[in-house]
Amino acid sequence: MEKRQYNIGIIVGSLRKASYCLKMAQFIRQARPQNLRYSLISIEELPIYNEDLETESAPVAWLDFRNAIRHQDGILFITPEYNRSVPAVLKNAIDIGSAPHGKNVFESKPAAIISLSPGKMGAFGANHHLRQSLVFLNMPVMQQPEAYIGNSAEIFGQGCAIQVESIRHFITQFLEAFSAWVVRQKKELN
Ligand SMILES: Cc1cc2nc3c(=O)[nH]c(=O)nc-3n(C[C@H](O)[C@H](O)[C@H](O)COP(=O)(O)O)c2cc1C
Repeated sequence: MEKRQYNIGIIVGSLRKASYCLKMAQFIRQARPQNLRYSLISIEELPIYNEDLETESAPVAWLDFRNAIRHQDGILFITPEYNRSVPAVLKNAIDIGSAPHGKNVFESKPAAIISLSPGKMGAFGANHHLRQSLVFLNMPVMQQPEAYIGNSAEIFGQGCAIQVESIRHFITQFLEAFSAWVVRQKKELN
């Protein structure tokens, strides 16, 4: 039985108050296995990335975000799809964390992706465009199981409870696989 606890930052690719991705993040925060401690990392206040601002007085929100990522053992991305790709707010957060050159705070952190859509395709396009960026960030991303959650408007009941049993079961299995993935990656790094 793995005793060590790992800190996992959740980055949600939506700023909407009633976001289904945010509901999924809230569900996961209270889920098992408990060897992963999940916390939400806000991307709401991040000014749009501009290399000209990459000076000693870079925006405080960028520095805070980079620090928050540095303190995580792994990252769970939960994202919707905008025009078959990654929402701009999420791409902006990735760009900020990856810069300046040589100081990528995402480097080597184990990651996983859950994508959600009210449509049937489960934001497959966003999920895979995000994977493309994570290759460049050198993040080991869990490959299986893949999580493309469709019909997101119908799966949540009160608050963040997942009322569809098959999805609740799937997410539980996904989180167990992610826990094993994080433990394995951290052992390889040490
Ligand atoms: C600009 C824009 C583009 C969108 N493009 C897509 C899309 O390509 N595929 C899709 O499944 N849903 C698309 N949607 C619908 C979103 O998936 C839907 O609004 C979703 O609920 C947003 O995620 P959230 O609930 O976490 O905020 C789009 C929505 C917006 C506002």
